Amino acid sequence: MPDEKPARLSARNVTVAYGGVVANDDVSLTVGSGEIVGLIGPNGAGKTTFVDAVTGFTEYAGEITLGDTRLDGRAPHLRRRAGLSRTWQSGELFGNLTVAQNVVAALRPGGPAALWRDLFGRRKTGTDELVASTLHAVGLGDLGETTARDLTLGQQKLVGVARALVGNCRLLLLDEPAAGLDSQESLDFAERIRAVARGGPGVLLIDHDMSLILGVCDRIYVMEFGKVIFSGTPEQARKDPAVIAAYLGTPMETTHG
Ligand SMILES: Nc1ncnc2c1ncn2[C@@H]1O[C@H](COP(=O)(O)OP(=O)(O)OP(=O)(O)O)[C@@H](O)[C@H]1O
Repeated sequence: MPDEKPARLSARNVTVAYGGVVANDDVSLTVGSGEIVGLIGPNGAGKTTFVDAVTGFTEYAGEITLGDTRLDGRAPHLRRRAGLSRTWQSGELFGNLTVAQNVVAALRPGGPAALWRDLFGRRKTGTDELVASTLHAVGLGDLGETTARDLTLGQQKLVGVARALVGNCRLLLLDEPAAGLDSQESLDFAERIRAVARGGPGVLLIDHDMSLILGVCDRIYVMEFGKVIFSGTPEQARKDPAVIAAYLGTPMETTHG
């Protein structure tokens, strides 16, 4: 793991337009090192568009920095190299490979030959240790040799987090990571995310599961129609009339997204 101080994400005045639709309208948001920040809002509010802008998958106006590194104009793989990692809603594990091999595959985007060398070659130069420490960080330290398809859904999601974390991760973007989990699995997942954040990287968490968001996040942002309509602590959000009206229509404590 890198020993430099993990970076802070800063997005300033991010605007994304798809034809006539302004999907992000002057969005500003920060995530500090070791902080878990939630991003919530109704369907179509612009959350995924924001993640796409941050990770370089869509064009935008505005300014995005990771620590001191300006990311604007950089391709997605260069942002990944700078320390920005995301998980995907679809999960995308290799079911036939072991948990450890799935993590190695994320570490080496050098094509099948590089992956083959890492999996079966003699010179693994630190890869085993890196993978083991990453799996330990997400609580899967004992499951490295388990075949991915034999895992529970919650464990598979944690492998997805390990794949995003391995190597140089300074900011972790989790896009609906708890989708499909039951409430106990969601609580376990939240515990792991807390432990991961304590290790240094900032976390931006998008989810519709309000118990997860309100329970695990240090701060949250609420979006509606492409704009940020609230930022503050979960406690403040619970009481904010605009948030309640725009996002839920009912008090937050009793509602799941
Ligand atoms: N590639 C695209 N082309 C045109 N319009 C798009 C595109 N992607 C998103 N949009 C539009 O931008 C707006 C924001 O969509 P986005 O997917 O970012 O919202 P979201 O908050 O992530 O929603 P959900 O919670 O359903 O995932 C919506 O009006 C959507 O229809």
